[in-house]
Formats: sequence, C-alpha cells, structure tokens
Amino acid sequence: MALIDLDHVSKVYDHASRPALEDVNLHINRGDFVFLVGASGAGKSTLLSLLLREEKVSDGEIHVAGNDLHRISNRHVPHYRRSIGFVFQDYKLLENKTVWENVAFALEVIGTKRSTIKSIVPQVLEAVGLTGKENRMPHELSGGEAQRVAIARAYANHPQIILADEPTGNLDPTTSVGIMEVLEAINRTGTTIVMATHNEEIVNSMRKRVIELHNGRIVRDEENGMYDSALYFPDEDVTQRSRLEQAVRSVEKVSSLSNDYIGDDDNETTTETVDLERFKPHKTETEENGNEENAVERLARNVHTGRTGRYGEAFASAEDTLTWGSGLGDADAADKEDTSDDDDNAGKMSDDIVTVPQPPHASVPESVLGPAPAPPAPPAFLQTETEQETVAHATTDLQAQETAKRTEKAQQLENAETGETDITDRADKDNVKDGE
Ligand SMILES: Nc1ncnc2c1ncn2[C@@H]1O[C@H](COP(=O)(O)OP(=O)(O)OP(=O)(O)O)[C@@H](O)[C@H]1O
Repeated sequence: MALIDLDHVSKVYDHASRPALEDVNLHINRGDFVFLVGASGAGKSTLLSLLLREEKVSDGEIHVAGNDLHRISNRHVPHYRRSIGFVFQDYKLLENKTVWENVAFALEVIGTKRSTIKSIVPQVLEAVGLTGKENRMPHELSGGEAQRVAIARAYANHPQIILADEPTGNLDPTTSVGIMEVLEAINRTGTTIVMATHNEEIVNSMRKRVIELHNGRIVRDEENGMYDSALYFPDEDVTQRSRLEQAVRSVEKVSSLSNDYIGDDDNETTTETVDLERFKPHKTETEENGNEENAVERLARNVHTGRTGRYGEAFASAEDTLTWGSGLGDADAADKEDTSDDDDNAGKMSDDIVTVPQPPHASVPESVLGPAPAPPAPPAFLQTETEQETVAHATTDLQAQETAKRTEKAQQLENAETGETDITDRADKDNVKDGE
C-alpha cells in the first residue's frame, strides 16, 4: 500500500449540483513531491481537505500512512493529523505569539517534553532560515518569513506528509523561490509533499510529479510534469508547445544518453527544421561543469513574473473559492464532545514507518480523456521513425499554422482594399453577382 491511497473516491458536498471529486484513484509514495494543478473549482482543496480528514468521502476509500480515514473516529482525528503538517496560503500564525512560540506551540499541543521542544525549535527555525527572528511577532514579519514560520510549525514534529494549499499564493516570485527551497529541502528528508498551486513557473521549473484535476476528476498524472495542459486549453499555442515539449524531451533523452546535444554536427538524428532549442532548458554553469542542477536552482533561474498560468488567467482567483483551511476546529470540537476516553496516543508523535511498495500511478479514466494518448516517444536511436514522426508532426503543424495566418492576413488586406468588412460582406456581393 502506498503512503497515500485513494480508491474510487467521490465527494459530493451538501446541496452541490455536481461532485467536487468523482471516482478519484490516486497513489502517492513516501518521499514523492506532487503538485496538484487545475482550474479553480477543479477539486484540489477538496482533495487536500479529505486527506486532512477535514471532510469525509461520500464514496470510496482513503488510506493515509496505514490509517483508513473512513474508520478514524472524530476523537482520533487530532492524533491522525499529527503525522501531517499543513501549510496554508495565508499562514494562519497565532498573532499573539512570537515566532519561537508559534513553532513551540505545535509541539506543546502534542505533549512534547519541554526539554525536547527547547532543542527542536532552534533546529527547525534554522532549517527554514529564521535564526535570529525567534522573538519577532507575526505582524513584524514579511510574508515570506511568516510562511517560513508556518512551514517550521508544520515540520516541527517531522511529519510523514506535508499538505500545502497555495503556499506561495500571497508571495512575490523571489520570495516564493525561498519557500520552494524550504519545501524541497524538507522533501529531501523523506517527507512527502502534496502541494496545490496555480503557479506555472514553480511547476514548470521544479519538474515534479504533476496531477491535474478537471471537474473533480484526475485527467493527468505525469512524472516531471509541466503546468499547462493541452487537454482543456486546446488552442494552437498550447497544443503546439505540448507537442514540441514531447519532441524536445525525446531529443533530450537521446542527448543525455549519448552525452550529445541537438545541433551537434555529428548528431545525425537531428534533421528537424523547428527551432527546438528555445524549448529546451538552458544549461547553467552548474550543468556545464557536469553537475546536475537541482529543482530550486532551476526555479530561481526561471522565476520572472510569478505568472499564475492559464488556469489563473481563465478563472476566478484561488482566494474566491478556497475552501480548505478551517484548521483543526471541527476535530478539536469533536475531541471535546467525546471525553469519555482519554486518547492513549496523545502526546506521542507519529513516527510509524510504513513500508511502501511501488503501485502504479492513478490511471486516467478513459471516459474523461477518450482514447489514451500515445506514450512519449522513445529515444530516436531506439525507434527513429516515431521520433522523427513527432518532430515532423510538430513541424507540419507549425507550417499549417503559418499558412493559415498568412491566408487570414491576405484576406484582411484584400478586404481592406475592396472595402469589404468580413466574409458575409463578400458572400452578399457574390450573391448579388449571381443574381445578376
Ligand atoms: N464546503 C463546500 N460546500 C459546497 N461546495 C463546495 C464546498 N467546498 C468546495 N465546494 C465546491 O466543490 C468544487 C471543488 O472546489 P475546490 O475548492 O476543491 O476546488 P479547487 O480546485 O481547490 O479551487 P481553487 O483553486 O479555487 O482553490 C467547487 O465546485 C466548489 O464550489
């Protein structure tokens, strides 16, 4: 069983006209770093709130770190959440506590010994780059610093999983890089990260697993995925880019395997006329020196605008529909309601080790996607024809697009000359001519 397992999960909110999630199958392994993307209302926050057990499934099953979430009693929810850190877009710090106290509080509520807290808090604050700011109050922090405190608090008991809903949503691009750096470092310690985001630059630079939701269904699950989907924004630009990216990746695979790069004189597989170089990640000094660039270095190099990507552009802002983040309230209340039996496990940190086999990723329902797309093209020297076909396809499309543009332009010029305003105009004149 994976660390996080969703089997045929559906969620229908009361009075909702359609399910927020529908028949979702998903497996996330220990140590994965997963981006959830999709338009506003696609179901990202709902998925996170189900994992946090803020909401219950309407159908299906969720297992997290060996816990069957359907069977966890309300009384045990707070204990379950101790194995999960959560980070919100708006930080949710305790305003009347200092940085140090905010982080310490997360440990106090789970009964950690005072001496342990004293040794853990400085370490965690150092890990997120806040040494020296221990005595600041939240209102004395920048947005980036406040989010670092929130991450420190989430990470203080070294949870197995961190769930983050738009953690960079309120931050400028440069500050966002710092936050991603911290999350990436935490992920390298083995903590699984599931992060909902609308930030195109982050997703495209970090090249992690990308899961795309659309109307409550998983429609894409890609390792080293990109933000944009050609599926739901099938305009020429995106379709073209996605096809070219596929071609580029194949070429890159060949390059990395043969230690050669496209454009090299002695690389006979590169017969394409498309300028693929501009879609290909630039090599940095680090890479030139033979060292692999890490995700955050790539992000720092690519971040320019904090662009929210097509979903952000096409739909209402995330804040408008953000549903996640009511915190521990409901479970705390449930805890207070049910005081008949003390929680035996209270005060213990969850450090269960789950052995994780490697199940296949969620399969995309064919009813949503139609026939499954062809798998990515293999390296050219393994299947030269496929590779060349992919590139040729992209080239042909570019040419067709160019021809269409020129025809349209020519038509407009002709119309301008003849005084016709559009095609209907022309049709009317033709009709008149025909009638004559
Ligand atoms: N508490 C709720 N009651 C009723 N409907 C809800 C509730 N929360 C979410 N929904 C609906 O469920 C669907 C999924 O919403 P959700 O917030 O999960 O989307 P999202 O992908 O996280 O969006 P965003 O990117 O804006 O945060 C939407 O149609 C939303 O209106």
